[in-house]
Amino acid sequence: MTLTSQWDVMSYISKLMAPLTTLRRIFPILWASSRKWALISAGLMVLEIIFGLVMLFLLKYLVDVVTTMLGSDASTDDIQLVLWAVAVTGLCSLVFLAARGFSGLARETQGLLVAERIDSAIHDRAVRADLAYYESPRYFDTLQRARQSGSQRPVQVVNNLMLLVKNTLMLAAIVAVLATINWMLLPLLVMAIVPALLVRLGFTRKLYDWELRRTQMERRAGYLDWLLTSDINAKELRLNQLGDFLRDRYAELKALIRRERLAISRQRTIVEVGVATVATAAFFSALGYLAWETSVGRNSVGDLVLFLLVFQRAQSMGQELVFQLSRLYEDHLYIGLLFEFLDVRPVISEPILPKPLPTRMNDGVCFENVGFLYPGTTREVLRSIDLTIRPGQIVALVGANGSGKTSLIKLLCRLYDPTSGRIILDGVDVREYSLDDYRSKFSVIFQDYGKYADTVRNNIRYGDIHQPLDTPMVEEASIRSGADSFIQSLDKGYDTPLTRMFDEGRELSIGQWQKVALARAFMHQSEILILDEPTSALDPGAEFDLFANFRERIDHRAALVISHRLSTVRMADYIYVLDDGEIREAGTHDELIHQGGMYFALFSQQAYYYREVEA
Ligand SMILES: Nc1ncnc2c1ncn2[C@@H]1O[C@H](COP(=O)(O)OP(=O)(O)OP(=O)(O)O)[C@@H](O)[C@H]1O
Repeated sequence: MTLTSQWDVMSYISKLMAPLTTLRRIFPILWASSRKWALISAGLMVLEIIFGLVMLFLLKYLVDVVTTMLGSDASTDDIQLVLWAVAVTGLCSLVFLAARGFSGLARETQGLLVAERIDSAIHDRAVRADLAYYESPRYFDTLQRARQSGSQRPVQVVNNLMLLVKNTLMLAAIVAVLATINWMLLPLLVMAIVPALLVRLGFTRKLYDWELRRTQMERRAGYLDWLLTSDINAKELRLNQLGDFLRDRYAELKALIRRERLAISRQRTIVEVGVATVATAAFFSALGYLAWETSVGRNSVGDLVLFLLVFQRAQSMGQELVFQLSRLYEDHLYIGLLFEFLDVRPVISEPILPKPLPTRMNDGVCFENVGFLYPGTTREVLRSIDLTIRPGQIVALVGANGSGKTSLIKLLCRLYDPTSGRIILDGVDVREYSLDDYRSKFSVIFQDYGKYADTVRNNIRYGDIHQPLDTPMVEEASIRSGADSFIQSLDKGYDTPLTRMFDEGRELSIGQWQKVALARAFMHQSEILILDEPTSALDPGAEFDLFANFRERIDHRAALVISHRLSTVRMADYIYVLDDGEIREAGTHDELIHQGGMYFALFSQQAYYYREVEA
């Protein structure tokens, strides 16, 4: 054997064994989900197998007894024996049916429990995945495939495996019965089963490969469907008359997916009809052969009756076997996708031996020559950043769109790690602290803050979910953010459900949502508040109120504020001006104005219109 052919054989064997690897990972999940139901399910399946086999042999026994009685005068004992055999077969059939019924119920129960466990594992992975993962199309592809693979699959695999064992045993018994009639029938049985198996396996793989390729197409169609039906873009859709355009794009995509899928199904149907023709030819050849053998006296009429009883049963059992094997193969392929998702490990990881985080920071957080580029990109969005936030200090970050302000915040909260340089807290690289502990030092309001379909109270309490539902901190935080007055005016006050997603939900104005989000940030007693454009939707009065006594509002904690409104920024203790990923200027408001650089130019631009009014 040449080296290549040896390699081919090895890779073929490893492909055949691959479903076993899947099984090795599935059993612990089943066991952990519900031991009781796993055992009940297996027990009932064993009963089903035993009684199925017993029934088959009783059937053969009956035919044998009746055949020997043919032509001879049957005694009362003989008739009693037949009646007993019929009664016992009937009883076995009852037990078999009961076992099959209850085993279906057990499988359903087990299936639901396992599905819950798998869903929980998917959610766990999704929550722990790096932000970088969410920001790439690969994440959505893998997630979609994991979902597509379905949480029911693991149970399905085990059920299929059990059915496979059951049907193999039954088929073996039938083959034994057929062999006793005439061994020449066996090759015909193989002809009726094996081609169907090969065709099924081939098309399962083909469909799977196609489904992988069309994941993004399906996601794009899903996205268009969401655009057409969600409330988020309903206004623009109507005013820009985008509805028909998007609907046509959706229909085109779906038609393309349909055409591709049907092309495979057409191919499969044609081949399967061919295979079924072979199987039917095999059956009738066997029947013809046995009829001939019976007519010349080499087989009995009883043999012919038994053949008619069991050959078609063997054929349908063989078909089931083919179906189960192909399902097992398909499950193995799709479960691979589920495991691909579950195996995603975050890059932002916990240190093995985390350093204790100081309860109160002394020196503050410090960026030291930090550089950063997003994974999968080639352009550094932050370069040589040196920046410090001391305890109790209010720091402002100013810069044009796309200069890197939000990216800097993501690094500060360890949603990403720097690609060069380091961030330290009280002299220790932040990668050495426990991730959750470190992140609990911050409370953040991002530009795209969350709007939860829950009560106002919970929308605020989500800032510190460890607090009890009736904590007075919710009201305190809303007073600080300026949200309290409008919340009090709502019909159900803090218990008003928000968003129109569910019954009785109320929608808020954008500015009101922003006040709620601010309250959420204030809720958490963290040491550093990070506010990314916190007042972009607030009216001037509300903005003025917020910043008039900002230090008291934030309880003398440190804050990093990003704002394009320099009237807001001037209250900061220290200001950094970011330009194209680099810090160009840093200092107090007065120092920067005095310098007459970028900050001065920006400030003068904004002040121009006010001065005009004053003049
Ligand atoms: N997830 C991402 N993957 C790749 N590049 C990104 C990602 N997010 C932002 N960028 C790029 O990083 C650069 C800085 O973006 P960033 O959001 O930090 O700017 P910003 O200063 O906060 O802007 P704005 O004032 O508009 O909010 C931009 O060029 C942007 O295209």
